[in-house]
Amino acid sequence: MPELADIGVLGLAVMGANLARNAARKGFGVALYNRHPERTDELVREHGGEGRFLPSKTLEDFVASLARPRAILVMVQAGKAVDDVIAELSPLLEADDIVIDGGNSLFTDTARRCKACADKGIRFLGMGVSGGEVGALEGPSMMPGGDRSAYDRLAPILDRMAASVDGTPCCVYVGPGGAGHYVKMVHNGIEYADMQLIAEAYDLMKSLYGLDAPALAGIFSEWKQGDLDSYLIEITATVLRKTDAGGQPLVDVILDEAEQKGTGRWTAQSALDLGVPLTAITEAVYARALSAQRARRAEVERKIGRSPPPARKAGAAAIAAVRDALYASKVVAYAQGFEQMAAASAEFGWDLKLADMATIWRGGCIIRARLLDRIRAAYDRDPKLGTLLLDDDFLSAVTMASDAWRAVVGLAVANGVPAPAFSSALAYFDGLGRARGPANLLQGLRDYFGAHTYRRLDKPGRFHTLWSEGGAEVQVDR
Ligand SMILES: NC(=O)C1=CN([C@@H]2O[C@H](COP(=O)(O)OP(=O)(O)OC[C@H]3O[C@@H](n4cnc5c(N)ncnc54)[C@H](OP(=O)(O)O)[C@@H]3O)[C@@H](O)[C@H]2O)C=CC1
Ligand SMILES: O=C(CO)[C@H](O)[C@H](O)COP(=O)(O)O
Repeated sequence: MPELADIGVLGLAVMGANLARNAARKGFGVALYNRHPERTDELVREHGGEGRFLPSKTLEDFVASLARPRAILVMVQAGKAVDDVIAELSPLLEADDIVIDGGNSLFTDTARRCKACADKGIRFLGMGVSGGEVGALEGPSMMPGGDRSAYDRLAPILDRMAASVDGTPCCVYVGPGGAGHYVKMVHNGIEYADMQLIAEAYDLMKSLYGLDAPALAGIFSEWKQGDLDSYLIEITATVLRKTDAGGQPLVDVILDEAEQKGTGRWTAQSALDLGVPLTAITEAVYARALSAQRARRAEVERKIGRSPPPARKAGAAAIAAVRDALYASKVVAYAQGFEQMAAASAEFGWDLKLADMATIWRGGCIIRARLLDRIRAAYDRDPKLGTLLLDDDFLSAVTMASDAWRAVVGLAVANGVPAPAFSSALAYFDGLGRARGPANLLQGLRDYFGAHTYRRLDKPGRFHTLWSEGGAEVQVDR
């Protein structure tokens, strides 16, 4: 009888197949199962020599090929498929066996599945995995949450599979219930904002300064050498440099409609529920939605007869201003994402360690960036930091960039080049930096039409003005 497998992977599309190969390459025995067996056959045919694979054509054989307590990594489409797979697997499993959902599941689904599995004696982990196709194979960032004992049992395997930076694996236990998938969701939200900001920088330099794709590729490559150093900046340069079979820049012929699978939208929805001002990520979701209205955009452009902005010279100072505006906006996006994780942690009782989240995002994942080292340092200095913008390092970096940021946003507005994420990040920073805003008037209006009451700066308690009954003020609550 062959030696049993250390871990099983169920669902062998892009992510599952590469995670299975990753584990096998690290010396673990990997059981394989896919609903349609062609994917299993293909994996074994093309990569069977990379390690010890135990393929199965039935779920029963798959489960039987695993060492106890069994550990099964489920890599199927988020949503109903995960529930279907758990329902099919459960009767075949025993107490203490472990199911890990490594897809992009909604965190509330994960919390529900965690509990339902625990009721059956099955240990459940909801694990965010980031890194795409290549990361899954070479070492992703992994965000496991749920049953702590299941994590402890699997940590030696997960740590070997994960990317590693300075000898630290990009994998850590995040927290109970749906915490792991929540953190992955916010990771994806930040990914949306980061990409939107990069797209706006590209658009500004293209539309205002007439720079073509090869020139822009050079600029992004240069930015990769500085504070903006990140995977997304690196692949931006690569995408901009790519030409199609006809020799023209590929980016110029890619349809300008952004698609989305839902994690960015969920991040924004959760921020609304928690009352966190998540402007950069939410603008990025809206920008994708607007991009998808291509026919309508074309119709409106025809009607308003939009003319292109006047040609400008792309001087070094102008390009540096876009770079500085991008960096400052990016800091705001990350600050808002981390603030959201802190708010969720407080709301759901997860005790998230924000420095740990920055640590495991430094390698393997799509948003890996030099900035994350600084974020980790900021939360190491003060784990209770209310916002990254209160950290001296970040505040001074953003303040130093603020003149350039304002100039770039001003130029965008004056020339009709939409830069919603740049603009909203700046508006957020300005709002955050004002001890007294205009919500006093808003409170007055609420009291006028709905007797909602207001508080005063000069005395304690709640007050209501009898707006339509003579205008006297009454104290309604001491
Ligand atoms: N692609 C990426 O870059 C990333 C993806 N993710 C997440 O990882 C998960 C897997 O992603 P990916 O590899 O792209 O694959 P897909 O999301 O495209 O899912 C395809 C896989 O799901 C299986 N599947 C679908 N429905 C069922 C079902 N009812 N029962 C059993 N199996 C089913 C398919 O089996 P079959 O072949 O039989 O149809 C196939 O193996 C998703 O949640 C995704 O969001 C996370 C990070 C990055
Ligand atoms: O999780 C991921 C990366 O971290 C996936 O690539 C995800 O599909 C990205 O989201 P979207 O498809 O909505 O852009």
